[in-house]
Amino acid sequence: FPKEMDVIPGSLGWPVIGESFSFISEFSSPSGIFSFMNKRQQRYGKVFKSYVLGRYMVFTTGREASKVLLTGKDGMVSLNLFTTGQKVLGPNSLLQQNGEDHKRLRRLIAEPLSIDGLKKYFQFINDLAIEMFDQWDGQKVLVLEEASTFTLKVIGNMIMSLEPEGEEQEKFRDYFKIISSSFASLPFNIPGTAFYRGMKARDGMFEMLDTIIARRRNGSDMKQDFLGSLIKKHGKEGSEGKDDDEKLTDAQMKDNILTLLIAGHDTTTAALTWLVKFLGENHAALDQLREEHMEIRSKRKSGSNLTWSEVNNMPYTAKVVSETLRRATILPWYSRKAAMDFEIDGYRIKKGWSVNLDVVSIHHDPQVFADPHKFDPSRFDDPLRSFSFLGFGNGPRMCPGMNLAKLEISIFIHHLVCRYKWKPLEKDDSVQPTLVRMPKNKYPIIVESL
Ligand code: HEM
Repeated sequence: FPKEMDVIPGSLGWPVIGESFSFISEFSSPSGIFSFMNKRQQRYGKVFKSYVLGRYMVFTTGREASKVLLTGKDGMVSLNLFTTGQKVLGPNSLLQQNGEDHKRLRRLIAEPLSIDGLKKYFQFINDLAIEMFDQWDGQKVLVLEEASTFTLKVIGNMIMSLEPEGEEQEKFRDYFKIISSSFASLPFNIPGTAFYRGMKARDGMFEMLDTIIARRRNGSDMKQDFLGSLIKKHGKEGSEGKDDDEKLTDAQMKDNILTLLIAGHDTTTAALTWLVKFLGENHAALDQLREEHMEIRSKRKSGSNLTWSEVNNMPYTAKVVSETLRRATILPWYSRKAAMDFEIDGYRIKKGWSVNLDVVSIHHDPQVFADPHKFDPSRFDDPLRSFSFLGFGNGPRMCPGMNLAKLEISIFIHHLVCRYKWKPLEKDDSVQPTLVRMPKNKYPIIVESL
């Protein structure tokens, strides 16, 4: 134990394993990491230490701590990925950059994900949603599987114009699934392990990207997608030496495409699945939501379809999305590594320590969210104080994919509530023991036309 940690309250647990067992078992309980945090917060206060999964960690919570950790001045903290995550995403990933390098890379990557940048993908996403929901009529479906296929097709198309069906899509999906399940595995790179398979699949995915990039470069396949816009920037190389700032190497492009896939897929899939679950359990919210969408539909000329301007004007839907992210807290804690000494809630944090923000407690603070376990979108009627809601984070690392996620979710909701009612097939509130919180049973439902 680092000597300076002595003053921080908390327990180390058992030798070697520390508190890993209770951490893992409570992590996958229905209340998730909340019970692990809450017990210790009761005993030690807002800031406590632990030894979990081979790491000394400091946990903290509250609006003040989140302000310090998420927006702390440049270079104070860096993102804290597990070793496997670092290797799988690669050294050029946005998640591994800090300070100025991070800012520059983020600017290049976030631009195509702005609201304006997303407009050109609207039609594809809408058509894909309609096609998916056409298959749902009278069926039993696993919401999580459907949502996963949907979000992966969206991002594959957005990034590199992948067709939603066919050999390339399948190859892409297979590689992605293996990479994704290796992301939080143990870092043993020997044949037979999830990590080894993940690194092999990363090579495979990069070969696929190399082929697509080469096709674009020789001009045989010009497309207006994310990759296209990066290649155009990259293409500036050698043009009078200007615009150095706008250049990305192939390695940077590939690591960051993978980063967007990993950061965007499970999160959006989980959000869609929780949304269907919460709506099914809260009929008043579902009725109000359906009213908003039926009204949008009734104002439309018959035969025409959802439009870009309609999807950007769904006020109640926006609140339902926020409330879903609050209740589910898909990423239950945000992890940072201290890049220098600093103070938090009166405790000295030393350079190199892992400092973790417990977001579940922030999202269930009864002072801010009365009756916090209730699903109630009207909580978002009035603006909240900053740092009380962190569904997409805050500060320089706030989610750059948030507009895409909201767009996908709003289109999905529109078609779902206009066409169908549904019932869960199982009563089971367990969650998967993965980094991103999702219902363990993939949420099976039976669907019926309205
Ligand atoms: C509902 C879906 C989503 C949720 C709830 C979500 C949530 C978050 C949160 C909370 C963070 C900040 C984490 C931290 O501060 O440690 C984050 C970062 C990030 N998200 Fe999302 N996200 C979603 C969808 C997406 C999508 C669709 C993409 C990409 C297309 C994406 C890409 C990223 C990236 C690259 C980062 C890292 C940003 C940085 O370090 O600068 N996310 N997301």
